[in-house]
Amino acid sequence: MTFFDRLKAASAADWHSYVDHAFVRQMGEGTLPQPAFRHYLVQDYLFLIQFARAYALAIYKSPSLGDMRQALAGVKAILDMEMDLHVELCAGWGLSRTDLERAREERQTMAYTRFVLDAGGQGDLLDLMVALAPCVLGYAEIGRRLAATPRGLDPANPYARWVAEYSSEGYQEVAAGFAAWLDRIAADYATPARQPRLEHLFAQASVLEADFWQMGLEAA
Ligand SMILES: Cc1ncc(C[n+]2csc(CCO)c2C)c(N)n1
Repeated sequence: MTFFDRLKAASAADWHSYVDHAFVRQMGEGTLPQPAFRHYLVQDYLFLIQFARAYALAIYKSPSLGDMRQALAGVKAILDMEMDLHVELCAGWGLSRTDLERAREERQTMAYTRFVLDAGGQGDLLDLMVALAPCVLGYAEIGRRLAATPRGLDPANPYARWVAEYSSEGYQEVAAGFAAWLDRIAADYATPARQPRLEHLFAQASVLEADFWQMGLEAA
């Protein structure tokens, strides 16, 4: 069992409400109302800016040069790949860079990103990685699952591009790399005394992910 599997098992209900949220299911079926997705996309762009800062904190918190390089690769993946996808998707949905830059952060966006930054600020690399894990690994799980549904990758599904991105080999490899890195850090730093706090961080981040989807749904 990987450390990630252990965290998921400990917060099964919260994890499920995140990865199997109605927003996710409706993306897979292609029935998600467009305003919900547009609202999500704009907020997710703002989310990624703060999330990149949180990931950058992992460089600072790294105990070794190898960890620093791993964290740096994650920061680059967000700034150079993930954010480009957003600008491309936004353009496809009629949202310009100006629309993105003018948007105000919603409370859910603030809550989630500041939570991760604070978990990392207070704790060590393991605390930070556990708070980042639902984001990095949850989207890989969602992408894989939606890609296996009948309409997930159907060109007629308006959200197929999103599903394709997170189910892609490239992204699945990024996620597997993160899970393996988390395993190594946990092997060195996780102790039975720390486990409840780590499980709590993971569960909270999963709840904040579910709230993020809900914010999108409520905008429609
Ligand atoms: C709310 C929210 N949660 C997770 C992701 C996914 N995500 C964020 S950064 C990143 C790259 C990590 O290497 C990935 C996959 C998102 N976009 N928005």
